Amino acid sequence: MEVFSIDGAQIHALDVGPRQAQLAILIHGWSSSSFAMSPLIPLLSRRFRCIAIDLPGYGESPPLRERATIGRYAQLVGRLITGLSEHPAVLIGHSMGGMISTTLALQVPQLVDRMVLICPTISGRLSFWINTFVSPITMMERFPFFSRLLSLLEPSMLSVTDSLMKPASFAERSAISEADYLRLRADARRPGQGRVRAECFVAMRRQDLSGRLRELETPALVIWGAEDNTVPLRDAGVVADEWRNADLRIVPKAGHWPHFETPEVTMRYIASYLGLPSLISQPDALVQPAEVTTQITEFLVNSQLGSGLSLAQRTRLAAHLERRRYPPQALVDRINQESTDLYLVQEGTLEVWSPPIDGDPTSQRLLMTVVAGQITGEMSLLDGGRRSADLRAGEEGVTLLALRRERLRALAEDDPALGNAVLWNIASALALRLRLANWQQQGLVRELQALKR
Ligand SMILES: Nc1ncnc2c1ncn2[C@@H]1O[C@@H]2COP(=O)(O)O[C@H]2[C@H]1O
Repeated sequence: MEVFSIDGAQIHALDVGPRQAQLAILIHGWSSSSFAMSPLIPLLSRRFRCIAIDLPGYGESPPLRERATIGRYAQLVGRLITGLSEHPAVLIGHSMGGMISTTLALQVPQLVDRMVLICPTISGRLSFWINTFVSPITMMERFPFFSRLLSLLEPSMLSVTDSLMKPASFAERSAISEADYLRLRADARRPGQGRVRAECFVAMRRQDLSGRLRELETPALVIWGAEDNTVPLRDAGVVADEWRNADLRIVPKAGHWPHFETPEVTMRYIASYLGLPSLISQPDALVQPAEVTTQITEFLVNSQLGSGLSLAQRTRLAAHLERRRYPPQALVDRINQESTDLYLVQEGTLEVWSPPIDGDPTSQRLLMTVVAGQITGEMSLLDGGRRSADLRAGEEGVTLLALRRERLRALAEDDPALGNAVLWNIASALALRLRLANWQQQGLVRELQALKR
């Protein structure tokens, strides 16, 4: 483990992934440790330098001298980011870690590029279950005498704590492994955490974020277990209601730990949101630098492909577009070629040339010059067939953003609203092209009639 010294606090953290890559800070929740974020690291470290921290007072990190508050934790995360990078980071927060992430995005938005929040505490009011059974014990733990007494009683009470905590934490048909469950339980009951647990319990309530999410510009993917009995879905309602740029996902058969209980679907959502390969074994997966994705996100606003999409949707789509550059007059795709990518012109022009008649290349006609913001290649993307025309770079060359057919299909499956919006945009472009073709045909008919006369 690495140790980062920030403002007198010693933060122990796992540090995994390419050193020069964009930072992803992984922040665990209440009564937990960096272990809680470990299932996400193999996937995220493909593209990010992942720093999974132990918050002060948890895991290996010593407690703060002063009282723990959500604002103080957020400040430390902010200092960690500025100390390591000049660029904004991606924050991945679970439970209370989600509240810390959101607080930082409110305090210093320029430090936070995007967020993935898993069952985040928003209002700070936990479930009836937690308030009834866990809160009184937590409050007593503030006092060293009770804390010691509870640790002495704990081993003989494991079956009681299990029967209280399991329904609060996990779905009835949860698929969490026994080993992971035992590790999470050990973290939750780690000795010496009494004071920080009690402080954080109060801190979460004080940090009530409901009513404040409207101010947030930062896009986020918010994943919630449908059976979360720790942070109730009431808080998911606040996210849906107030946070324009949040993409909310409710995962069935998961409670408060979707990344352990339903890892496949959880990873898939995260991968598609952050533009990562959903299957780690996929060798041809696209992993492009974050700055490129940000640039493309902006470009999409005024394009046929991205028109009308929200910032969150554009961010998500941008991560799937591959940038390709062609010199002047270069052949991009030949007629009848097996290629099913859709092209969005980012810079320069792309020419569409009609098929040659009887193999005579001089009979080819320029059908259309596709300019920046316009798409082409949608026919093969939609029907899976071969190219219907030659595609050639214009006089100044062309920069294309390519969207692969399989990627659009996977994206539409993962995010039907986005898939729907993108397909509408493609269909509109196709309709416009057909209108233009009809108009051109009318002109030709008129010319023919004039010639006949
Ligand atoms: N008559 C046309 N006018 C404008 N664009 C066309 C015309 N015919 C084909 N195209 C475009 O050229 C592309 C070549 O690849 P696709 O067949 O995938 O999709 C095709 C359309 O996007």
